[in-house]
Amino acid sequence: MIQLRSTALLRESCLINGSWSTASSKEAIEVRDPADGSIIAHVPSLSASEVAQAIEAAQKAFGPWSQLAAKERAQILRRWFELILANADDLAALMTAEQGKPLAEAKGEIVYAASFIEWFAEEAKRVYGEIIPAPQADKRLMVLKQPVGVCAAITPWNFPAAMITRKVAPALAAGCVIIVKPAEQTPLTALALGVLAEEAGVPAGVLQIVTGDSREVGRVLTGSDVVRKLSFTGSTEVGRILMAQCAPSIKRLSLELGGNAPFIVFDDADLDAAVEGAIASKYRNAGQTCVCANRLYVQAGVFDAFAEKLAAKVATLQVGRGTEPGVQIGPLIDEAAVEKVESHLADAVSKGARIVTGGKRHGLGGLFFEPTVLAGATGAMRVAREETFGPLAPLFRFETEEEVIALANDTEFGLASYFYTENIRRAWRVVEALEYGMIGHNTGLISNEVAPFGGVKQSGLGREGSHHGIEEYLEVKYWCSALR
Ligand SMILES: NC(=O)c1ccc[n+]([C@@H]2O[C@H](COP(=O)([O-])OP(=O)(O)OC[C@H]3O[C@@H](n4cnc5c(N)ncnc54)[C@H](O)[C@@H]3O)[C@@H](O)[C@H]2O)c1
Ligand SMILES: O=C[C@H](O)CS(=O)(=O)O
Repeated sequence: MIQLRSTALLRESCLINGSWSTASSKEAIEVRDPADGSIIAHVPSLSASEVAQAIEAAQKAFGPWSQLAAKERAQILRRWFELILANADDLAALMTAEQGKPLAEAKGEIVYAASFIEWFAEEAKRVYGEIIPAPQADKRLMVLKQPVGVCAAITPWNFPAAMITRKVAPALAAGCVIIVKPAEQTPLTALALGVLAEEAGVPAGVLQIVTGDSREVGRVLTGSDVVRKLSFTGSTEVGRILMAQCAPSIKRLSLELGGNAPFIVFDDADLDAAVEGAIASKYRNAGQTCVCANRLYVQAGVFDAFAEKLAAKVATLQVGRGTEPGVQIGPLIDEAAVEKVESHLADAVSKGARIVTGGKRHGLGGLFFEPTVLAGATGAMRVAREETFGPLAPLFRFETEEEVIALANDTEFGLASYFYTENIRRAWRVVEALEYGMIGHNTGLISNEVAPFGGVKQSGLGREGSHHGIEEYLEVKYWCSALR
């Protein structure tokens, strides 16, 4: 049983047009606790026609919402921000129950998720247009920014709150309305955010949350001409599918996709800082983040010292249920996730890698896996080419700066990357050479609401957060007026 102060936050129904609805078919999806596989809730499996009703409601709600003064939208968003913080303990409890992350991490995510709403409540009041000096004396040229309209968001299970507010906040701030389809594994956090949005004064139809078969819901949202934009966070594989489904209606697209982050430690790095950064980046959310270090490249001169320091720290990480005090590594999300880590591990060892610490399912059983460090990794291994999405840190040895830049860029992904050096000239060379949307220099934690989050190559399109994030939900309109 999830311990909540406000039981109203545990919703087993969808938010459609201001009402909390179940599926007319009564079909439902089980929500399970990854720590022990127990069923903690059921949410509706909506039909295509029920999702279509949400689109109709969104279309009706768009006019009045977009015509509100920006300051009024900002005030409603601000109230939502304040309500989320006031209910952070309950929201974290729901998140840990359905996603498994340690309570401290869940609480941290709630604060992070709320920061996007706080940020875009302010950005709402700064959507400026332009007046352009005309090339002809009798013309006046103006540029307006207007909301895109009805939007859809499809979000992943690994950050059940932040991946939603990072879309909903700029959408509502810009004057758009949005339908959210959370991951089937983690709908409870999304639905609880919907409860608080209603309490904050978000009108019916402005924010709707639907659950159901992902393919069926996705087909309705991507196939509708009324939906003018899709914002998707998830795997590159699904991103390709959704991009193709949006093509016939030429929707605006924001795609936050997969990663394969290099983490580079040069000879002139502060080794203790690099070890701290590697642990923060690699083992956060049990390695289930899109910006986790996926390949750790360590220069030959410090390889042994770094490997020894890292393994010693990793071996002390506490594995267990997220509700237990002191736990740092919770369960993975499902059996497939554990099997992927095991397959990457087996592949690497079969090709010559050596287990320095960890290397197998944890003694707790179920979906718990030992935080692991591998040495002797090479580019021939799956860990070099695929996103592991688990607590497995493969160490690759390199000799020169030129060599490691080429290795780091040798991937179709381009989301996050990290490097440690105390040499500022080397820092400028590395930052300019890495083909990634985001770079951490002497830090393993780079995400916040004020900086542009996003990738290049097959890690996505567009940016979330920062002043860039609201542009994703705005259209540019040019007005040319001839003075007679
Ligand atoms: N770039 C980022 O900001 C970011 C953030 C978090 C996660 N991710 C990526 O997401 C992946 C892990 O998350 P995941 O397992 O939930 O990803 P996923 O792509 O399997 O699922 C993401 C969402 O898409 C839905 N979905 C899946 N197939 C669909 C289909 N055919 N049609 C419509 N919807 C569909 C799922 O129900 C879920 O809501 C990793 O690759 C990770 O790197 C990226
Ligand atoms: O998994 C992807 C998230 O965007 C991670 S972060 O918390 O935003 O860095």
